[in-house]
Amino acid sequence: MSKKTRKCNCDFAEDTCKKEPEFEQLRTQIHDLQEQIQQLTELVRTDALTGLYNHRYFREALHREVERTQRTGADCCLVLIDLDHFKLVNDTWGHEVGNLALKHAANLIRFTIRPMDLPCRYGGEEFALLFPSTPLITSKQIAERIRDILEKTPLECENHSIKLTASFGIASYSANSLLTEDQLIEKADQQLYLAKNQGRNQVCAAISEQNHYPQVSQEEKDLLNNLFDNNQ
Ligand SMILES: Nc1nc2c(ncn2[C@@H]2O[C@H](COP(=O)(O)OP(=O)(O)OP(=O)(O)O)[C@@H](O)[C@H]2O)c(=O)[nH]1
Repeated sequence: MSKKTRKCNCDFAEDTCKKEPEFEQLRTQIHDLQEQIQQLTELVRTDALTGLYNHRYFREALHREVERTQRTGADCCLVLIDLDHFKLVNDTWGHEVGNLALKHAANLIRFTIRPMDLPCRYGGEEFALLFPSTPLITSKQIAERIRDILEKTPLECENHSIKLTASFGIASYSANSLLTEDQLIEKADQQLYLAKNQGRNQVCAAISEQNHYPQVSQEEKDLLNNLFDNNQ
């Protein structure tokens, strides 16, 4: 190895350099630490039961997607999913089977969406999906596909077929939206509530605000939001 590319600056060849074993050990330690950091990062953002992103990561990802929409102008969508009558599954089959049902639903969701989408466990028997750069109409189609697959793919457990359905609420966010992140969640939640009230096992979506407001700057939005808060 030439002096230019060798790892140690001493005058010995690499095979006779006394420091080389120390460097090798250090390199191994650094590699192990990098792997541990990677594993911990995965653990911190993952829901232990379902393997989906957890609620904490969902909030981070939502913030990122809202900022990306502001920057690129491409709409993103938030889908909230709540399994129907899930208490009945727990009460009938027990909590462990309830957990299997949650994993089953999470897997079906994960394998139905696109790699760019972000599937999260929002909490309990509720999931949140973030669809980056996706208009409302496409989000509705994907949600409808998940709803259909869930309904048609019961959990096979202990010689029983346990049918699962879910209700969906969707809200879209566009660059000229006045919504805060919390208001976007609330909007999707209202649609979810509507889907439950209308009989469950269905997808409801909020009409996009896109054409309801003129283009406004971030400062104008903050001002309007402050005025709105002060008038509450
Ligand atoms: N097995 C299991 N059950 C959970 C978990 N988290 C929440 N649940 C259960 O999910 C059920 C939610 O029940 P409810 O909020 O009454 O709603 P629901 O029965 O799904 O009815 P609707 O949402 O109105 O269709 C409760 O029985 C919770 O105990 C979990 O991690 N594992």
